[in-house]
Amino acid sequence: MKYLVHMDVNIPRDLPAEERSDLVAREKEYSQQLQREGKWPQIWRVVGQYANYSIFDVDSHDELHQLLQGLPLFPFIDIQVTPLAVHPSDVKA
Ligand SMILES: O=C(O)CC1=CCC(=O)O1
Repeated sequence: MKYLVHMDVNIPRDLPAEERSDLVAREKEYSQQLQREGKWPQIWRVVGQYANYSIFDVDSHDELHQLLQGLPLFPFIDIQVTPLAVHPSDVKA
C-alpha cells in the first residue's frame, strides 16, 4: 500500500543546538534505514520550506502509523497522510 505523506517540521527555536543536531542526525539515520528497506522509497524537499513530501510503501495503515510515530522528530512534525490507489490511466499498472 502506497501513501503520500507531507511532513512539515517545526523544531522549537529554543531547543538547545546539541539536542537539535542529535534529533536531526537520528531522523536521517532512521529515514535512510527505512529507505534501504524499501518502506520509504521517495523523499523530496519542498522548495523553500522545512518540509518534505514522501512516498511510503507499507503493508497497512497500522504499519505506517508505527513508522511515523517512530520518527525522532515526530513531536515536532505536522503530518498529513494521503492513501494512494492505482490510477486507471497508468501505463505501468
Ligand atoms: O528534514 C525533513 O524533512 C524531516 C526529515 C524526514 C526524514 C529526514 O531525514 O528528515
